[in-house]
Amino acid sequence: MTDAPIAAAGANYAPDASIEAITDFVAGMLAGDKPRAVAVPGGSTPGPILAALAERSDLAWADVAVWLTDDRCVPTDHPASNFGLLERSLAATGAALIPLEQGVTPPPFDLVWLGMGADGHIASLFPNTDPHADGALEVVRLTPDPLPPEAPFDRLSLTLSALVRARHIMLVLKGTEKRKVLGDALSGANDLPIARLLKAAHAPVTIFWSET
Ligand SMILES: O=C(O)[C@H](O)[C@@H](O)[C@H](O)[C@H](O)COP(=O)(O)O
Repeated sequence: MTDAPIAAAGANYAPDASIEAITDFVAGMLAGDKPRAVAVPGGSTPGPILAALAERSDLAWADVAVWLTDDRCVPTDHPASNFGLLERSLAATGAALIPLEQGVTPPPFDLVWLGMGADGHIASLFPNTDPHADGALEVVRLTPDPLPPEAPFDRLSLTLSALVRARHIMLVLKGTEKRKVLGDALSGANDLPIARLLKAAHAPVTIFWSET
């Protein structure tokens, strides 16, 4: 089911947004015998999903490179570090965990997994950063304004151009407020970063939304 047609190859709400369903979806995207690359977000949502993924012994983790969609500019042992979360969650799998650095060129991802803020930000592309999909850079350093109270730090973020090359995009978000922001982006009623991503993406978009 979609709220409205978008430029992307189509956005669909998954019928089941449970941790198990999301984990199965990601595992399906990473299955196969050739190297895979996935970009995962920070925030409060990924933890349980990453923990469930780490239990998937059926995944050829040695062939998987796990990148971050964004990180906070803090030491990796800082509680707000997304790379620190990644290490704690997936280090034992043997996957290649890639810290985000300016100047690197990310691969075309098999899957980009994004959360979304109530302000329509994705990765660390906050509305004040005015993201565009035609930029040459792949990783940028940004200062969100206003600084999010839960993580008041400068950020490193994949740019829209780096995100939209993905073979598939997955959005995981909760709550009716975010559903409304996403619905407006899908129907063209806002021009927030999420809307710009959806307009520029050519990949299918799978949305896992839950009330809580
Ligand atoms: O580093 C970050 O904070 C994330 O990459 C950010 O973009 C996050 O995905 C959204 O803010 C949603 O966060 P929740 O998962 O907490 O809703």
